[in-house]
Amino acid sequence: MAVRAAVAGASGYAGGELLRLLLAHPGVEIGALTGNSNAGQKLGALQPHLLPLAHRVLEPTTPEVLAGHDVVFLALPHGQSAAVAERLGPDVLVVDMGADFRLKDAGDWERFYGSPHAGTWPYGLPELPGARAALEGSKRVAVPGCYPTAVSLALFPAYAAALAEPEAVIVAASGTSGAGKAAKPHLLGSEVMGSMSPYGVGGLHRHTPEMMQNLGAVAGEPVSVSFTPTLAPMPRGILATCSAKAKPGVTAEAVRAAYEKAFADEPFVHLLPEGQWPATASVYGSNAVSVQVAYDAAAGRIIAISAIDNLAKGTAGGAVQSMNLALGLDETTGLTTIGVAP
Ligand SMILES: NC(=O)C1=CN([C@@H]2O[C@H](COP(=O)(O)OP(=O)(O)OC[C@H]3O[C@@H](n4cnc5c(N)ncnc54)[C@H](OP(=O)(O)O)[C@@H]3O)[C@@H](O)[C@H]2O)C=CC1
Ligand SMILES: CC(=O)N[C@@H](CCC(=O)OP(=O)(O)O)C(=O)O
Repeated sequence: MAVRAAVAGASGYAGGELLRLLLAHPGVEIGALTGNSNAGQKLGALQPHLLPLAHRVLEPTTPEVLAGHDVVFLALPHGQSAAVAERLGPDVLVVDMGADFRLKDAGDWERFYGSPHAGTWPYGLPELPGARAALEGSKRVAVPGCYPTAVSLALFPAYAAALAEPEAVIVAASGTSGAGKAAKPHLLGSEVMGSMSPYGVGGLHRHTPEMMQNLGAVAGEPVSVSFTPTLAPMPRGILATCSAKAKPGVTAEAVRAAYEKAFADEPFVHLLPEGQWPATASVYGSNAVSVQVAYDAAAGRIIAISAIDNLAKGTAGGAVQSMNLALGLDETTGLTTIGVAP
């Protein structure tokens, strides 16, 4: 029997991508759809690509509207999820696509998000060591940030195999949908088209503590992260270029073997053949993660590169993958590794 799922934030980018995936999911029936400023509008006016749902009217995001569902997805701005979640019963599976429940350390949360910490839920990146066990049967899931998804998957095998020193340097490019639908003056078409630019430089980006949390847990010691995000003139995609100093005695063969081992049984993470490099175009619209790794012997550094679709594996696809695990379904149900080209 299908589970009934409500989507809060259905007018946004993350909510829209989630609905695209849920429409193709054989185990899900779509229930209430909610918005905020767009409540009362037809979804067809806001998400014209979701034709089967065009006639549906957005309701306000209230616990009453979201009640009576088996699963509730929250695709709301940071800080909005906790108040809604606490009014949903403990038997409802709540999947938060925002940041509210990702961080374990309350001090980190307060420093980067500037509000009281709501708590910590099982972390929806199944590929990380130990993560699947925490997600199976859980009634609460914190979907990771898009950059931490790309970065953690690129680097964790190096830490799991104790090949890398506990300091990582990351430069990642994101498509503009990562910033959400709400208009931002520095993100208008004329500012973004034909240009790339950094932002959040110098340890300021709120995804930095999330990356440190993930890599530190795998390494078994604190890992410092220098993270520089950049904005790229494309609607979707993240390309994360990550490097860490190699431990003494590391070889290219050992690095390759660690990555082959880490991803051998992963349905969505694809370690590319040697010599091929990840590209955002090849994961567009799919839940796939392309990874490649190299050992730069002259610099003594491990270089790991990953590409994801920020809205798919980076948000909505990751949410569906974790929902499947929480409900006891096959993890890949309703998800594809097949992209769109050209
Ligand atoms: N975009 C991405 O790549 C990723 C997004 N996420 C997370 O997903 C969440 C949604 O992001 P995204 O879809 O990009 O953002 P959007 O700005 O595109 O959408 C935001 C959604 O939240 C609703 N909303 C806005 N304010 C409130 C409020 N005060 N109370 C209730 N609902 C509100 C909006 O409704 P309305 O339009 O009707 O006002 C809209 O449906 C965020 O937490 C984001 O961090 C996570 C990973 C990646
Ligand atoms: C390009 C861009 O602006 N990307 C967003 C991150 C994507 C995202 O939404 O992540 P959260 O779920 O943590 O908010 C940013 O850098 O703030």
